[in-house]
Amino acid sequence: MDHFQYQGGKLFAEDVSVQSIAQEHGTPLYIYSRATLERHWHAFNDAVGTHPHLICYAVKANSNLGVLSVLAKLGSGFDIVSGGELARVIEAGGDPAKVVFSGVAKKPEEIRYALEQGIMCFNVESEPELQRINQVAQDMNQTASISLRINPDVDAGTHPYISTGLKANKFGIPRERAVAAYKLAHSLPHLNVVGMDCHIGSQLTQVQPFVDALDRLLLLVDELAEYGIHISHLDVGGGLGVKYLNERPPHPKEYAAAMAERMTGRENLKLILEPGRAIAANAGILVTQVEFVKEGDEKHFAIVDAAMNDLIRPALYAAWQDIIRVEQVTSAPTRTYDVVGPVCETGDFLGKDRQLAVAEGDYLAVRGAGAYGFVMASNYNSRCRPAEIMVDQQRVHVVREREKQKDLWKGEHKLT
Ligand SMILES: Cc1ncc(COP(=O)(O)O)c(C=O)c1O
Ligand SMILES: N[C@@H](CCCC[NH3+])C(=O)O
Repeated sequence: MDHFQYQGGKLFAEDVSVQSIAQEHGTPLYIYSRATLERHWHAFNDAVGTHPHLICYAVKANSNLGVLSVLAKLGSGFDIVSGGELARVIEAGGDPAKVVFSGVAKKPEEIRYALEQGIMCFNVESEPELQRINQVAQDMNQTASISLRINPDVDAGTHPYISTGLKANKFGIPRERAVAAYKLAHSLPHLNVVGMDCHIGSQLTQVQPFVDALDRLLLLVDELAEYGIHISHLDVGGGLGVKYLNERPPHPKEYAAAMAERMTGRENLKLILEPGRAIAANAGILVTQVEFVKEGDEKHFAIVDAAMNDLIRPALYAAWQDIIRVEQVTSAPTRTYDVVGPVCETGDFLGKDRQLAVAEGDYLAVRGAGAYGFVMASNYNSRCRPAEIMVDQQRVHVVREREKQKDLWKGEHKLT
């Protein structure tokens, strides 16, 4: 069930009218639904069934403390890519022992911090990184648990900027070097080899590339066993897509069940999934208000108060996200609009060629904005970043206050 639905012609977030939230908290404004986040997380967790597993939500998709705390309460694990994300997980009440640390360039101080906090595992992306983690662990008189990110060289069939599992991508260790890298890891005295991972890309709309990647990893797991290297978990990364327009991604249940099925008979191999977008994207909207309706010779523009600095996906990937009216009924005529923001860039748009009926002052909502929305926001044009709200049934929580102008130069110094 969708928790952003019209009731009596008004868009609701769970049990609260979106317009009432916008009027109270101003726009642009991100609104998330707790029930949706929970439903999506359970869809993954339940579908894996009885096979030993852990859902490690990819924090980068939406790292707001409100979001992380909701998932932490469900017992979620977390996939992080920086010391900052680990600090957020801990602050939100997440368990460091359920954290996997991904990313191609972890700094020594980040490795140290993660070891101090007792994370579950480092997802290592290169041989030099193995040496670095071994060195930090040695300095701390500890052992670090590691997994190697293997690049399975499968085509995820997604946008080139977010495809990560091809040889040409910077991520992971090529399959041909995998055995040697595992042998190296095994020989380093301050490393404990526990896992294998991959992540082939984001916004995938088919199960098959995931299955292919998993099969390739399983072959490698068996090969390693012949060398006496035994892996206790397999982490297949994230990447399951969502419906923005007419994509038909598999349901998380179908995806997770397919993964679990391939693991049949391997009960000693824990399955880890790192979904980000599939949990957060459709749990959030970005609400914006129409400032002006501008009639051009060739185009009509709906100029709104949200911009590329608030939601960069349309500008960066030409991503399409649905834009809908918050109040369905209007006397304004329906026209084809480019929905654009106030930033001084031609690329500053939220949507192009949209059939909309809009008038000054109307509220619009951009759907699918819960993932890679606020987290990618910037202060470009010295715009304050939006507030974030979490709706929980009829309760409205401000999970991040709107930035104030004085926040804009926090940490800056003028010369006298
Ligand atoms: C290692 C890793 N895990 C998980 C994710 C989450 O991906 P998604 O939001 O597509 O599920 C990403 C981002 O693509 C990633 O790089
Ligand atoms: N930020 C991207 C996805 C990148 C995934 C991160 N590894 C998006 O908005 O679609």
